[in-house]
Amino acid sequence: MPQPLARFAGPLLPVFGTAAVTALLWAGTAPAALFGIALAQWAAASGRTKTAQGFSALVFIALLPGFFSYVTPEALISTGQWLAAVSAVAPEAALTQVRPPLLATLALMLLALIPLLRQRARLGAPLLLAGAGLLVAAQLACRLWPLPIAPLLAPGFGVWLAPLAGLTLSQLLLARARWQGKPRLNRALVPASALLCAALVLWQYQYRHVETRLHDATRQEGDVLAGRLADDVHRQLDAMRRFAHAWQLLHTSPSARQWRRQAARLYDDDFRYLVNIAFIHPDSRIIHVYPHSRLNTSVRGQHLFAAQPQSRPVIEAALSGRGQTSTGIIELLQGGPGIIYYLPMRDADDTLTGAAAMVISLPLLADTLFDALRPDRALWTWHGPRRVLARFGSPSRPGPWRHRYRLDLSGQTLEIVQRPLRDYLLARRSRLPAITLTIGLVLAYLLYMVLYTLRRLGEQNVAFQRSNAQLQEEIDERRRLQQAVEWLAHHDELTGLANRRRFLEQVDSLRDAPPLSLVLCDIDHFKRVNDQLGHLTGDEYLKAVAGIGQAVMAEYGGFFARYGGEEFIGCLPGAHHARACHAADTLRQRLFQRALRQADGSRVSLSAGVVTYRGGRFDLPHMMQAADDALYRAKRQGRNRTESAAPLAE
Ligand SMILES: Nc1nc2c(ncn2[C@@H]2O[C@H](COP(=O)(O)OP(=O)(O)OP(=O)(O)O)[C@@H](O)[C@H]2O)c(=O)[nH]1
Repeated sequence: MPQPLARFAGPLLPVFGTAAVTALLWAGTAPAALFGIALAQWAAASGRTKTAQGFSALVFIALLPGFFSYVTPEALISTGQWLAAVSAVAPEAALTQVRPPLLATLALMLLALIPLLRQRARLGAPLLLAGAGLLVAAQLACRLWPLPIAPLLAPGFGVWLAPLAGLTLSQLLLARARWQGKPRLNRALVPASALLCAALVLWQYQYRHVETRLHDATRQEGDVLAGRLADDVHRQLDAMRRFAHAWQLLHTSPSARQWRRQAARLYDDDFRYLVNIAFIHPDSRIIHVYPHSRLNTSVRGQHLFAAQPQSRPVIEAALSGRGQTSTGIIELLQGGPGIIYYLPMRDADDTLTGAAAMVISLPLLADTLFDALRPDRALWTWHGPRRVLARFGSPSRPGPWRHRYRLDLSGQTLEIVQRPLRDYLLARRSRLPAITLTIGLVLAYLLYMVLYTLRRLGEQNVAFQRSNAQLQEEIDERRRLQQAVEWLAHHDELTGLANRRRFLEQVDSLRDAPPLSLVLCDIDHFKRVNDQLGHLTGDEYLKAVAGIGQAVMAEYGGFFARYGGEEFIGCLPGAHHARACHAADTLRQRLFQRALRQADGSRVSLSAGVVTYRGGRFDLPHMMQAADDALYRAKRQGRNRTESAAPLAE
């Protein structure tokens, strides 16, 4: 965030915070959550991590109950309990009003988690953002390809989808810089997002299936009910036809007693929604009525032509023997809407004796219909041609579906409308899609974490191995240097021979094994070589002498060292004096034979002093002094010769 903007962010945060709470109280969870996330992003962008986490936590916690109401099994917490909890908090609100749709809830929760995790890739923040993006896309897809029926639970936001998409995008812009240049991120993100896509596809399939199946199931319930009722009425009419026909056995019109006895059988057994069964005289007078209720008795003797002039044609048709007729929906003499069926009656001589009237009360028929129903499941309305005949069920919180059924009552068609109640539908609705999607999200997150962590561990391992190898190289180099230093401490760099210190240590270690002879050598006039032929030649001559000396001493079972400058010394363990002198002479001769030249062409030679320790007290400085004296004598006596030291006391 640019600095000036960040300066303003701080003072404005409390203002926005208050606005968010107001939005929650006024407009509901969804806008408040959007607002809270916007604040969290703002705070995160201006470096106020704690504030961002605070807002995110609030949003997340506010969304949790709604989320749980989608996924908690009905057996654990029923929708009824959720509804009761909602009405306790907000009496006027329905569950669907206080929780955002499932896809929106999940997207909001993922967005809220990102600032909580401080946008860290290793904690899965990129996957959460990818998830939010996919959920936004899924909501868009649901809008583009809606269900063929009105959904019970809308899958996503309506108008709030645009701000949700905006917040997802702004989160991407905020965190992009942090996540760029991490190849391991993509390797974890791509497979995890693919898994999430698969979960969304599966959710979509289940969601459609659950909605349409529930819709069809409620429709089927109504179908069964309407069908059963129509069958029932037809059965009643058939029974009535048989009833009317039965009078043909008599030669006279039915007496009041006969009518009561026969009608009672029908009425008491089946005719739950019949107002009465009446015998109508050919002149339209009501002769007999069963049952003998006060209302029924009051209509006896009335002329139907006069009492129900609008029905006269159908009454006349029946009374003239033209067959079964019905009135349509009329106001009954006993009060209330109803339908009257008229069936012609004949005696044994086939003479028309009148008509049987079957008076169906629609409110009673509705009661029969609604008897089998529960009022908390659907709102039922029964429509006549121009009016509502009956209602049943709670009118509050109707669901989105309206099922219409046509009820054919032998020529009279009535319409029944069933409106399943939202709460009942919610209680019946399977939670499998929500659970599937949640599990998919969790699995995708876990997959991301596993892949990312494996990759990170792999990279760390490689880096670790690399630094290990570097360390090993450094150790080797130090060891080499140390060895070189140690070697230099005991050897002469130019000739590679042991130096004076090493030589004296070696000799000292042999003190207990006399005899032991030392041969001290010095190149004759070596200064001239340096002065006249140069130091490089001098060095070459020194190396040549070292090589010859080493070979000769080895031949005699001894070792050779550079004593300093152009002086060399050999040690011959176990060699008596004569052998040592012989060895010294061999060395001297070999050098002479090598024919290294001085500048004047003369051969380079050496002088040697030999001393032998035969036993007794071992005094190395004394031995060295004796050898040096002998060498000095050799120099004085003309060089290129070997001189022996006086025998050392035994
Ligand atoms: N090129 C070379 N010269 C060295 C080295 N160490 C000592 N010298 C030389 O050896 C020479 C020794 O000379 P002196 O001690 O005067 O003896 P000299 O010339 O050999 O004469 P005498 O011993 O009396 O025969 C000196 O010139 C030193 O500089 C070395 O490592 N390389």
